[in-house]
Amino acid sequence: MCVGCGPDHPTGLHVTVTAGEGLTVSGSFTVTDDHQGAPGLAHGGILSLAFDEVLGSLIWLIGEPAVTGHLETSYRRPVPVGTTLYIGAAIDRVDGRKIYMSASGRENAVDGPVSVTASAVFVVVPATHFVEHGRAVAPSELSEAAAKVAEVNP
Ligand SMILES: CCCCCCCCCC(=O)SCCNC(=O)CCNC(=O)[C@H](O)C(C)(C)COP(=O)(O)OP(=O)(O)OC[C@H]1O[C@@H](n2cnc3c(N)ncnc32)[C@H](O)[C@@H]1OP(=O)(O)O
Repeated sequence: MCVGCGPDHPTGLHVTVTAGEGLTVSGSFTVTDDHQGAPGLAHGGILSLAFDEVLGSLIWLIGEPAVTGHLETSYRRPVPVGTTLYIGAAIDRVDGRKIYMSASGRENAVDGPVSVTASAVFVVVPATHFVEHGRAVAPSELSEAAAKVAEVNP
């Protein structure tokens, strides 16, 4: 039920992500009427969510839980409803518990015009972070997350 990537979420973004070379991922997200802000255009906060999701996927490559500490988004072109954004993201450097990342989103093709760019700092946390701070979760939710790590790092 993740609002970013959950396939069963009724109005979520349904972001899909694929691991790339080195510490990179590529993702895509199609803007629907559920994601509209101004008439006919994607809501900027929704676009930030898409970037948070794709950037957050980078943590599966290093196998340590981390959460978004800082996320900065630059909106360079309006994104019409119906657009598919192709988002490329990379880990730029790691400094202690801080993971510095960047990403850019292109309109309707991997080499399309750049619509949005983002940079982020994720902070590594202990696995207990989610149990201590979240609502009580079913064991199946945790095992699904663990299975995702195994899928990326078999
Ligand atoms: C099962 C896994 C699933 C993963 C799914 C990913 C989903 C997508 C990503 C998200 O949306 S996560 C949800 C949104 N983010 C949050 O809810 C985070 C809320 N904030 C916190 O929990 C804490 O503030 C945080 C863990 C980020 C930091 O608290 P700590 O007390 O652990 O950090 P500490 O103060 O010890 O600082 C450690 C280092 O991180 C740095 N830091 C802390 N907060 C920061 C921040 N906000 N921005 C940048 N850097 C930060 C801090 O300066 C320091 O750097 P140095 O080591 O160089 O001194």
